[in-house]
Amino acid sequence: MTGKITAVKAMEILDSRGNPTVRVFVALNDGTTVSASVPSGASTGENEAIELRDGDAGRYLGKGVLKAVANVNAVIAPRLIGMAAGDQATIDELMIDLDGTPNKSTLGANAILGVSMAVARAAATSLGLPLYRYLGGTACRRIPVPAMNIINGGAHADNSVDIQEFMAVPFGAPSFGEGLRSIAETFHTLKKILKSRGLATGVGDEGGYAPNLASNEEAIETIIEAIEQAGYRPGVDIGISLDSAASSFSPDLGTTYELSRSGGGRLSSSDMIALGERWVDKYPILTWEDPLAENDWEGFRRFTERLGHRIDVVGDDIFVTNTRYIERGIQEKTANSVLIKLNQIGTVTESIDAVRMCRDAGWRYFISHRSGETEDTFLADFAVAMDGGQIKTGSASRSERIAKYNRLLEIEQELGATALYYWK
Ligand SMILES: O=C(O)[C@@H](CO)OP(=O)(O)O
Ligand SMILES: [Mg+2]
Repeated sequence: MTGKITAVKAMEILDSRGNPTVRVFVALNDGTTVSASVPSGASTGENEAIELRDGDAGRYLGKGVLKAVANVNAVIAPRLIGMAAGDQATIDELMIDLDGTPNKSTLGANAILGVSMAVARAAATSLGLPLYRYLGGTACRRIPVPAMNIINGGAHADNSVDIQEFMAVPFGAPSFGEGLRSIAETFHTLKKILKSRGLATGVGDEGGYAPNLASNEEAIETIIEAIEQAGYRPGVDIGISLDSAASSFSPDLGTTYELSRSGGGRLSSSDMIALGERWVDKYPILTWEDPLAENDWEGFRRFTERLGHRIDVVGDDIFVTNTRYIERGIQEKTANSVLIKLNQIGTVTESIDAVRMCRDAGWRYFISHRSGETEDTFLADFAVAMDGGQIKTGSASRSERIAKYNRLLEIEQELGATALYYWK
């Protein structure tokens, strides 16, 4: 049995973009004290759970989270005292009921998730287990393949690239550690290439470079060059994943797509699908997230029909880690994979429910960070516990991202020869 909750307390901290976010401390009657911190997105889906912000209160330009902090301290905390930290699902359901809305807009998903994560970590500590083992059990010993975001565009950078994320994925490596090394080397090689062309090597929100390139294609081609120059084989050792985050360049979230940053013009849903086919033919693309906008369910379905047998088509903004939308997607064959973000739905239990639904349907799922992160490494343990085989958590240039990679290295070492590394 785990210890019982004696205190729950929240405070306001800063995330990696310098915006306020919520940290929650949980104490148990066996002496356990832990904390957890909540991430925050920039390219958010319309149907995501609500992140409660203070608005015009003036502090932090209206982005403060003191209301969410107060909701933890005054509304949630008194209800949890005396409960066993191991009763995760009961605690999460109680918070969902206390909130009373489908999108957690009363208490805030940032308040609720902070408590949910801290309760999970407290239970693990109380039992003397690593978080991944507590959440996943002995069965979970696979370290996910990392998708390292090495060129940033879209809402995560102020450059000429429309596609939000270009990721290097070391799927052919023999282990997580070797794979991580190969993409870190690719990242450094990419810097040299950009520099030699007089391009900027400053980084975007997720730590990838954010150069002004002539086209989106040039971003992929430069990454391929970097993979080769670093001594690896594109499509054999390292593949490419994309996150178009297409909602961010579709003003109506569905029928037109404006590639205005790169000067690529205005495209229809069918044009986007044709572009997808050209790129998958030409480049070693493994996964493609949000190739179409969140209300373009039909476009998404056609994209998957054309390319779903060749690559993983991942829904992020369209599914928002919510079983209601994932279920529709499974019925309509909208995609074949789901991006899992804890703060899109707001509790650990509901995130696990989303993963379960994917597994039952034979869909893949990818555990993901947010563009605004903290030093909390919860995500790394969560990814191992969910046994999904792939994680995206940014580049090798920002500590809030590296913290997750380093935690995965630790887990790999802890598992020793029993660690598995593969996906597909
Ligand atoms: O779109 C995404 O997948 C995420 C994370 O990379 O970005 P954000 O957190 O800004 O929504
Ligand atoms: Mg995305």
